[in-house]
Amino acid sequence: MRKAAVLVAGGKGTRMGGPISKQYLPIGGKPILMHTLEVFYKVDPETELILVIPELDFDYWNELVETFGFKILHQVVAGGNSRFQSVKNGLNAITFQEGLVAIHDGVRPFVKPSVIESSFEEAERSGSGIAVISLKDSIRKLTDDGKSFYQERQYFRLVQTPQTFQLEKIRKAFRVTEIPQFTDDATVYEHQGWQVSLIPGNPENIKITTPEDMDYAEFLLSLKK
Ligand SMILES: Nc1ccn([C@@H]2O[C@H](COP(=O)(O)OP(=O)(O)OP(=O)(O)O)[C@@H](O)[C@H]2O)c(=O)n1
Ligand SMILES: C[C@](O)(CO)[C@H](O)COP(=O)(O)O
Repeated sequence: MRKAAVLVAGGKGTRMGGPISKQYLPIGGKPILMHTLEVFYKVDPETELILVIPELDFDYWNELVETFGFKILHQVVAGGNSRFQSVKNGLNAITFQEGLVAIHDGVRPFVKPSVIESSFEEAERSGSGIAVISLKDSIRKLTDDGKSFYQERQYFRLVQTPQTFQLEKIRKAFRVTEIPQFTDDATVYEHQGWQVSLIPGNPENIKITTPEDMDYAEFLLSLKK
């Protein structure tokens, strides 16, 4: 079955701050996005790679590709005003109609190859494969009147990417008007009335979001060497 990966990196990285958007910041001396593209390429070099970035960054990205001698073939697509719009643009750019697509945050370079593989396997079997991890801490639910209540943490999961789907189904799911609940791709899929399938993610697959994540990312990278 044909496979694609849409790596979304169309955001501005406001929580990270700084003059350069976080997806281009170096870890181990190389932009975060190049690490993420490499993981997907290594899992299967035949995967069609779609990189979604802001249109204004196209020239900058081309410069980075040249500077770093980055050779992995990928298609660059313009992002939208929200993650939903960026994913939709990425899905529309895939050159085939039938197959599987992994949707992944470009700023999650530490996804394990085995997680990508099992997300594709589960999506082929059941329609979707969503990477999640269980909680290690206790959790409490807050109410508007300032109280908080115990929650049974075994019934909760933290949701990561990749979120992998049968291409025809996820394209259909994205042909809707965006609503605030669409914080990821699983919610868009289940808006159609379809149940998502969960697969175990890897805890170090962090979404690089704030400045302290950069130090942790350097540490995680040092463990891989
Ligand atoms: N319009 C957008 C917004 C976000 N993303 C991508 O979605 C992923 C997860 O979003 P987040 O970590 O929130 O990134 P930013 O939106 O860039 O960060 P912030 O919210 O701090 O501005 C990132 O890879 C981000 O680039 C995107 O492709 N298009
Ligand atoms: C898609 C996601 O990474 C799953 O955890 C998350 O929902 C993205 O949230 P953000 O607020 O756009 O970073």
